[in-house]
Amino acid sequence: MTRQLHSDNQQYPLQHFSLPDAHLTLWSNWLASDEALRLMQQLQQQLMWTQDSIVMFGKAVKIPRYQVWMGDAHCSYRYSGTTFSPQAWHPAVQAMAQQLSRFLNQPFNCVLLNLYADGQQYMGWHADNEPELGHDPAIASVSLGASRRFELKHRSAAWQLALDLTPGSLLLMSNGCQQHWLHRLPKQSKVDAARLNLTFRYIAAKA
Ligand SMILES: O=C(O)CCC(=O)C(=O)O
Ligand SMILES: [Fe+2]
Repeated sequence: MTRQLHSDNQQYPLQHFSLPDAHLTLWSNWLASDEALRLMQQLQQQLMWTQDSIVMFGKAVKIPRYQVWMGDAHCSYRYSGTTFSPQAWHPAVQAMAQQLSRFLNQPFNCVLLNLYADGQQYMGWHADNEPELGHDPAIASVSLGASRRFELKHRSAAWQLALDLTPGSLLLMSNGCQQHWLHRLPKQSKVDAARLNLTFRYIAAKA
């Protein structure tokens, strides 16, 4: 189903998925393809990508992708036993955060960037429900590079959904998505090109 929003973003066709206990909205062409390509090359080259380790069963294990955690200075982020301090904003990423805040009419002040070198790299089932993100976070996900499948499944019922995230697309996960659903980026062994994804989030400053 394709609908228009009523704000200043009428030129962007979108798909709205009303799931049980969650909303998903997908703008397949949020960025023009030349802009998506330019950003992909720029960010791949200019950021300090690291293959972090997390602690699993008492052992440090390398995650199957490269990451950068970026945002306002107070936006530390704790997951799987490790606290990540943010890298300073890259100007192009900060500009995208501001553009998204205006477009979606909500604040974003930090972002997790993931770089998947090829289809062997992936992210397992999880929800972005860390306490610092607040009760029902809206997460905005921008994809660049190779198209990859993105899957969601309900935590307690048999509902599942798969989407293709194409370069330049924007996916907004909201209204219960992190509380009631899990998502993942599965391996796709036939994909041999890199994909870069940015998930924009908001962390309130401590009073
Ligand atoms: O790469 C993706 O599309 C998923 C990223 C994700 O789920 C996350 O950063 O929490
Ligand atoms: Fe996620």
